[in-house]
Amino acid sequence: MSKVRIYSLAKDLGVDNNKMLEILDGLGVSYKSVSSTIEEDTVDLIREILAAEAAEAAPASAQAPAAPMAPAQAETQAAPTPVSTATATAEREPAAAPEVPHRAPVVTIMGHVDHGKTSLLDYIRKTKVAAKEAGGITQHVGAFEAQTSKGRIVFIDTPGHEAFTTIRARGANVADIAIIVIAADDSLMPQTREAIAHAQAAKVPMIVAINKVDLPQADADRVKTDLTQLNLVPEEYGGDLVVVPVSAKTGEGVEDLLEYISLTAELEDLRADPKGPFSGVIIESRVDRQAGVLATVMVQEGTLHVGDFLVVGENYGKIKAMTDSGGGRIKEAGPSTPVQILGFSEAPSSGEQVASAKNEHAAREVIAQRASNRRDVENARIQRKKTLEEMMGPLGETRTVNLILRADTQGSLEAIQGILARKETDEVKINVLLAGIGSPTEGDVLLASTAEATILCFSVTAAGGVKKMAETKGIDLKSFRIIYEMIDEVDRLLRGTIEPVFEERFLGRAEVRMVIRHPKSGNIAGSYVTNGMFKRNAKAKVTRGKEVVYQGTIVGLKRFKDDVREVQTGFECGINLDWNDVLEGDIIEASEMVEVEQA
Ligand SMILES: Nc1nc2c(ncn2[C@@H]2O[C@H](COP(=O)(O)OP(=O)(O)OP(=O)(O)O)[C@@H](O)[C@H]2O)c(=O)[nH]1
Repeated sequence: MSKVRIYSLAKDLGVDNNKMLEILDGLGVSYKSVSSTIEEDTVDLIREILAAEAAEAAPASAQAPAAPMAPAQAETQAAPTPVSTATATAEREPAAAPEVPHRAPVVTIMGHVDHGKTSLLDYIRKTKVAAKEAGGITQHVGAFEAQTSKGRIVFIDTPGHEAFTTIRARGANVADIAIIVIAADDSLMPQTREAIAHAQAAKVPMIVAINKVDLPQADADRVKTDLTQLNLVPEEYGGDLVVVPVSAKTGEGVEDLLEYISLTAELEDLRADPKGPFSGVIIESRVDRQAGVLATVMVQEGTLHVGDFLVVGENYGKIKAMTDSGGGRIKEAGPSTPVQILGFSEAPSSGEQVASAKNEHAAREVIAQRASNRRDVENARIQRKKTLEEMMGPLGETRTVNLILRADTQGSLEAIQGILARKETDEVKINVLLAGIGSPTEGDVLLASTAEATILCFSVTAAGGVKKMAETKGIDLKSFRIIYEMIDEVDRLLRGTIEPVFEERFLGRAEVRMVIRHPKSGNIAGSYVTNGMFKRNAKAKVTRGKEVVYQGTIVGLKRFKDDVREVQTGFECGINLDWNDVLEGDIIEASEMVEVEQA
């Protein structure tokens, strides 16, 4: 019995992938992604379901007043007669609300040195980029647009994870999909692991391209097996990692790779509004002796026009000219378009955010404000400690301690990871972003800063420059000579992230003696504190007889006309509960939540 891939079936039946997954969910069929395969009898069932839906939809549309047709039915109305995806999309679009349109995916290529990143980009550029118009000079702009049978795909053409992470370190995420290139004759190498760690930290979907499959010594199976050791399980082994064998030399598999990129993009549902406010990111910039500053901007939202004013950091510029990645002059550029801009007076840095301003005056105002904010921060030099919640995410969720491990040998790395694995609990997980042999690198520090990780080194130390960079970025980088001292440090990190336990502590009790009507605050409980004390912002519980009639917060406390923080036993006060139904004779009890020290 033959198996069928979900996306091929969707294409054959003229429905979109999400619809297909919906049906599979309904049938209780498990799958990893749209490229998972399904059994033939499931295919038959799907055909029947679609046919039934189409049959139901047909009379409904004939007698329109009887029942308005649901969009899902409308979508599948044409099924099961095979129609091309393009037709199906064209038919569906008018039905959709005026929603934000799709945009092309932006892809980055990462991997170990010499595994073929540049060759792969070159092959795609050569075969997929339309010939230049006369006079257009192809030059390196940091990104290019490829036209494929599945639509436009934008490639960042500075391969390597340093570029990717430098951009991310500035808070920008340009890439939607990461291609990890692994040479079939070499398999996983240190930079492959790093590239994977960077993509995982950015939460960007990954596709593995096993390159150089044309070589006689190519061993794609070994690469797949090695990947499983990183908990990355290829689809054909039952996991959800898309792995595509390619050759940048012969072009074998490159079409498949492009198809997988489009499929992943479709599932990511990438959208951007060309009519919305503009925002973009600097990909790279350089100073040309004749032209001046040339900056490549990736348009993320909105549309850029020649003549627009742009603000980057504390600089601004007016777009004098704009060229697309093929070197052609253009007047405007929408989302997911890389454009080279002439008009800045200083070269902006990769990863800087770009915004537009209405006119020169507005641009100057924005940068004046930014300069003043920066000075304030510099003057204050406030090293505010982050709250536990800011560091670890909302309370009540499992906490994760992110680590980057560096050690002298593979053996010690494995020993450390073995011990760490046993330290995880339901409350705290340990996430080793990268476990590498040798001294920590600047790339590790960048990764740690974007992923809020701690770098722990065993029997290796960081070079001066790396230490300094860690210091300026506020990254904890520690070296140990004894494994158990390192484990103690991990214990400290784990303890620091165990969720605090709070208990409610009784504060005081008061009787409501009169209700005071306040024009702004509503009804205030004129009360007498009979025991304990009352605090502003404490929790309040109101009882009437035996019944609890209200629970909330003390939003205000007054003594005569003055706002006060606390009122002690034996004093009268006005208690504002932000609740209007308080009555004379009610009893108010105040309490607060206090953190309990844990052993
Ligand atoms: N046989 C074969 N050789 C390839 C293939 N792809 C790349 N190469 C060769 O492998 C070598 C390295 O390729 P590059 O594209 O420079 O690799 P890279 O990953 O960009 O390397 P760096 O930029 O140094 O990190 C070159 O000699 C390429 O010609 C392939 O698919 N098949």
